[in-house]
Amino acid sequence: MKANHLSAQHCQPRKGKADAVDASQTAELLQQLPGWKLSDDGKAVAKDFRFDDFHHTLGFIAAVGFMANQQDHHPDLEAGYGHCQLTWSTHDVGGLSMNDFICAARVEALLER
Ligand SMILES: C[C@H](O)[C@H](O)[C@H]1CNC2=NC(N)=NC(=O)C2=N1
Repeated sequence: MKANHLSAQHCQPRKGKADAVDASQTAELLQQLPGWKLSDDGKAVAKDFRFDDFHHTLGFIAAVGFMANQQDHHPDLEAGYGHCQLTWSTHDVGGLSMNDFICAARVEALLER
């Protein structure tokens, strides 16, 4: 993995419009994040992860939760027996910030093997 990869970056406090990522930056960043989709309102990015059973789903949620607490940036989660949908958005910005893309990339890195 390249040292300048998104998943090697750390979340930082981001607040207000100055820290928002615009539509063209968003489109570029999403190219680095396979399967991640922009929400209809353009204020969040989401991906649904599939697992064989609830044990694996819960393990994923625990790993994501640990990373989210480390980064102090937290996703919305929607989970069932064999899936977990993660949605990243920055409340303090009222839309997308770099933190959302960093955390999406960090989730992908958790699943690398
Ligand atoms: C003080 C603390 O850094 C902030 O409240 C953080 C915590 N986690 C967060 N998570 C998300 N998704 N958006 C935020 O704006 C946010 N703010």
